[in-house]
Amino acid sequence: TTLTASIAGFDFDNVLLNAAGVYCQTASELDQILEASGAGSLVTKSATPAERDGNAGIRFAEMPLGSINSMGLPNLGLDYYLDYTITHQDEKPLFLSIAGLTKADNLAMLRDVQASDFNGLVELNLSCPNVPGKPQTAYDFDTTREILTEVFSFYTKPLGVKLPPYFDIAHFDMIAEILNDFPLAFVNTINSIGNGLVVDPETDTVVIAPKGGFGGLGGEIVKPTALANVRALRQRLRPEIKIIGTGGVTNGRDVYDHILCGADLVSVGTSLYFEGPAIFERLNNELIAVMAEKGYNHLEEFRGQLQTLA
Ligand SMILES: CC(C)(C)CCc1c(C(=O)O)[nH]c(=O)[nH]c1=O
Repeated sequence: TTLTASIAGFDFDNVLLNAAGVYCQTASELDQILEASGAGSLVTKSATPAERDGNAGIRFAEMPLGSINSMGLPNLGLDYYLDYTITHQDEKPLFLSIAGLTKADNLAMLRDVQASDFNGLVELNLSCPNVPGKPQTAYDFDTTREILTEVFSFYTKPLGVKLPPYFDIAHFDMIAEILNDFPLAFVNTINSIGNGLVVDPETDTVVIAPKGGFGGLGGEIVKPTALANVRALRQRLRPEIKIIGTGGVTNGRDVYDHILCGADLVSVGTSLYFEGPAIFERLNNELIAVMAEKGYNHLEEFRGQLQTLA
């Protein structure tokens, strides 16, 4: 059984990696993913130009069927993650995530990466906020087109975007129409489901401190939304634009489902947070077991082959 995939000429000997933000803040965490059996790659915590502490107080919580977070982009700064990925990029193809809080920050960071010795893949996090009072960038279609136009006016290395979930068929059409106009290597869908709210039954309070308790949802609870976004974008995007499926992966069947919906790679967030890097070997073994049940030896035999009902 082979579990290979390729994006922008990079060959992955495994389809699994961490989701940006999880287990990827420090070199120590990143090393654990790099060395984990069953992980084909890694992505760094979304970087800003300078180091950030992120939000104060409890900013991550477990809940039934998943997690809620409002971290606030804590990270060690772009140079830290550039240094790490340049040092290790000959061992596996690596993803460097960036999330500027302004368009200017995103463009400045991409100019730095363009000029650097990093030759891996960049994941531009479009869930980053835009102008306060306006929706996040990826929910502002004109702004999304504008930033990608400026990015591709100078950036020539492999680049993809991390997208929040969409919930309206017209929005799938609109974002795909924009993305198809750019030489993207991939899209990673989904980011957490934004602005959920969880109540602690003991205290009748929210469970995280920032933003009055509003935060991004991850884990089992987001799987149907994640699969819908993978499927919808696979059906709409040019085949050259590959898909990283993220959201709701807890077992090998979930990995299989993301691939069945069209994913080339599959990333794991909430479950990795709770189980640690050993999860990758478990997920791969379970994926192989599901494939064996179905008589598949290669991912190409079923990738994107979800059938509809008559
Ligand atoms: C939500 C932002 C802070 C704008 C970006 C970073 C981010 C965070 C975060 O750092 O709070 N959490 C997520 O679940 N997804 C993200 O993309």
